[in-house]
Amino acid sequence: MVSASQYRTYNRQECITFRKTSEPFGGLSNMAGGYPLLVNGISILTSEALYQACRFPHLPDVQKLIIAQRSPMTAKMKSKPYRNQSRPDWDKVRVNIMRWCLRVKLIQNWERFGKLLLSTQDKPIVEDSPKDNFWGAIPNDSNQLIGVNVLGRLLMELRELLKQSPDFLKSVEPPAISDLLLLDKPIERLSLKEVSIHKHEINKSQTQEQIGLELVEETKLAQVDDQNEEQVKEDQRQNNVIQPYQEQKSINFNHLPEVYDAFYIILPYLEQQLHTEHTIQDLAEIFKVRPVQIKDWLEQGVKLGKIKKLSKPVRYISTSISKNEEMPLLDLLKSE
Ligand SMILES: Nc1nc(O)c(N)c(N[C@@H]2O[C@H](COP(=O)(O)O)[C@@H](O)[C@H]2O)n1
Repeated sequence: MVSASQYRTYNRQECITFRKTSEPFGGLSNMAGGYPLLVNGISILTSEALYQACRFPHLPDVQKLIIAQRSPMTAKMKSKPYRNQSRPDWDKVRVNIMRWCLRVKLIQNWERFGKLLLSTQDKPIVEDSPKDNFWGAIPNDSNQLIGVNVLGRLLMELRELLKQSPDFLKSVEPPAISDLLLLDKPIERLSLKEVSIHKHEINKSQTQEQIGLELVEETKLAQVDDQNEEQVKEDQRQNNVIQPYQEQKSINFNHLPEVYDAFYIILPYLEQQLHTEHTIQDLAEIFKVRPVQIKDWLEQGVKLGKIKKLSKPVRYISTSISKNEEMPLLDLLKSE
């Protein structure tokens, strides 16, 4: 249940919005083609398919079915009949899984997705949705959009990390969530270097064959119940062409301001690491930032009572963290 305080009202003219993937910022949508992913050596066409597959770590055949779809909308539709078999903690972990999917999309499409994200400058990003006010926001008659806009907020979070700590994003750990499996195997860490090697070495169709996937026919438009026909056609047009594995060349917030200080974004990751004691040097290596930057963040964490400083030698530990806790995006951002 999302509390009322999590809803935001955005003035359309001040925002970057996207609904159709063909729009200028349509690449921000999980439905956008042209941002292929490779996780555990498995080719996945869109972040939507990856996200939907994560519902079913215990049902590898359903995961196969989802990731075999060329159209992201069809991938989503294929997951629908099995939704009541989603992992039991799905509602608790889905935001964190989406955060991870977006990081995977960025690390594997560094130039193209990174450019698109940065081109949104410091404007609010909002998924304009006809009826989903959790991931997006729904337009009203006053040229506003109202919703929790979790996807937009995760994208803004990612944009701030990209601006302020790009090195941190050059490797992606799987989120600290139990049983995060893809086709029965634990999800692996990704790094920018490995990604570019994979992209040169792996031929998409071979990968699909290796894991026994059949490309399943597109679902008929009539089966698609939650998106308009025009958008589905656009998705299908875009995704009928299998994208090659090459890099494609291709805050002045609204009246309810949000805080996107990199510290608040990093804090949950820091707390997660500080489940066990770490020194500044350890953390600098883990986060791939300078020790002074880590020291600064730790001091802020100590002031907030989130982190405890230990002495002789100096090291730090989180004051409280549950390892499997969902990253508190929604709490973190409610300092307005
Ligand atoms: N293009 C599009 N059409 C819809 O009808 C949608 N609901 C969305 N939202 C995207 O769907 C994903 C969330 O799926 P679940 O409802 O959690 O299964 C997420 O990628 C939203 O951005 N998009």
